[in-house]
Amino acid sequence: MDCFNTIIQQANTKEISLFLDYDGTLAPIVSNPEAAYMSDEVRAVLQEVAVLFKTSVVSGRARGIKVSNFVKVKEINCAGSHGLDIKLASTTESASTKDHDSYQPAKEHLSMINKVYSTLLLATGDINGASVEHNMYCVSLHYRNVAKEVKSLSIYYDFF
Ligand SMILES: O=P(O)(O)OC[C@H]1O[C@H](O[C@H]2O[C@H](CO)[C@@H](O)[C@H](O)[C@H]2O)[C@H](O)[C@@H](O)[C@@H]1O
Repeated sequence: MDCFNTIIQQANTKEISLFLDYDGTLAPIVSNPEAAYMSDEVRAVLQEVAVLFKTSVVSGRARGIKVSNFVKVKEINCAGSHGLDIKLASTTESASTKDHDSYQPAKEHLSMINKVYSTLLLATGDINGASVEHNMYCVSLHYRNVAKEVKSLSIYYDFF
């Protein structure tokens, strides 16, 4: 905040766009990824901000089922799968999708991504606390809840 005035001066004649991360930024980090909810207070601020600036949430999560559902602010652009699945606010919740408002460059690799997901599920199935999250165009392997002693075992070293 020390630089706030400088930022305002510099931004005065420019169009400002905001790009926000979800986990650990708009929602707190929690041990269960399915329960990383954004508070109503943050949602209210986002709604105000979205009126003033073009605002986007960029997340590693799947866009439709996770990012949009967790954020629930229709004026906001959502990018899921670390940017591999983008929909602009006007079409985020609309059934009619215009080509230029939507960007899914990894669509052709879906079967490979599904294979990575099943392989990781199989390979980590017996590791207590490990979980695999399918994020549509990418996959997350979660190890936050795996015991320290297990994480450091050499057979799992490449995973964690
Ligand atoms: O780009 P982000 O929106 O920050 O997404 C990055 C990853 O976030 C989620 O995992 C992280 O947050 C979880 C909930 O707090 C936490 O349990 C996990 O340990 C963190 O890594 C999300 O589940 C991942 O799919 C995203 O890649």
